[in-house]
Amino acid sequence: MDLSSKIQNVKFENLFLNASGIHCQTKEELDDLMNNSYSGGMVTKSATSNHRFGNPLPRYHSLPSGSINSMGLPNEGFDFYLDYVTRTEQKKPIILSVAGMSKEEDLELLHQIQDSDYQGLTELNLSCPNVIGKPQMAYDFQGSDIMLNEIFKFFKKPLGIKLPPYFDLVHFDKIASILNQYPLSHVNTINSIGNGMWVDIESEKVVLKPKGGFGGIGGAMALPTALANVRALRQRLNSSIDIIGTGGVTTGRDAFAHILCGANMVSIGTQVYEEGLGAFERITSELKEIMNSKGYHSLDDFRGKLKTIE
Ligand SMILES: C=Cc1c(C(=O)O)[nH]c(=O)[nH]c1=O
Repeated sequence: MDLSSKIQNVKFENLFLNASGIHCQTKEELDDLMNNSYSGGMVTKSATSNHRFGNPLPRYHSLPSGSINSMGLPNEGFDFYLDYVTRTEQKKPIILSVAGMSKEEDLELLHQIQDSDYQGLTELNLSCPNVIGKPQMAYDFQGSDIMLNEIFKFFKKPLGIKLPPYFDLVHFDKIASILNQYPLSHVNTINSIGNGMWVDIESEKVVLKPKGGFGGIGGAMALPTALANVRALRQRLNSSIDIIGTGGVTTGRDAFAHILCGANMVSIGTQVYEEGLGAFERITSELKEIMNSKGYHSLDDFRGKLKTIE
């Protein structure tokens, strides 16, 4: 049974990654991921230039079938993550995630990566929904196009983009037509579903302190939106652009569905946070069982082969 996959020419022993933000902020967390034998790769917490505490607590809340978060981009600062990805013995590929607080900061961070010794995959997060006053750039189609144009004038290393969910077929068309103009290594879709709300009935109160309780929705309830975004972008993006499917994966069946929709790799967020890194082993064995029962030996046997009803 072969669960290996690739992003461009970077080979992963298996298709699973942590979702950026989950178990990947500190050295201890990153080392845990590096030493976990059931995830094929790992993604760092999105880095800003400087260390950030993030939003006030409570800023994460478990929901009956998912999670809501308004972390506010807490991270150790870019230099820490660049040092980690360039100096740590790489038992598995790492994706360095960056999310500047402004377009200028995004460009500055990418210049630093371009000028560094780092030769791995980079992911620009254009979809953080929780930094107060910072819009999700990927909802600004013209702004994203202008920014990508500026980036690819100087950035020559593999670069992917973390996207928010889109909810309109015309928006899938628009973002894909923009992304297809650039030599992207991959897109990672979806980020959490921005600015959801959860209400505690007993206290008649929201459950998060930041932003009056608005936060990104993840976990099982995000699966239908995640699958739709993977499928729609796979149908529209150049085949040269790989896809990391993120959102709603709690079982091997969910991972199987992401691959059917066209994902090359699958990242897991809420479920890893709630269950621990053991979720990677459980979901891997569940996926193997499904593939075995269907006579599939590799992900290529069924990737992107979702059937429609004729
Ligand atoms: C990078 C910030 C993000 C955060 C955050 O740090 O609040 N939460 C998310 O669900 N997605 C993000 O992209």
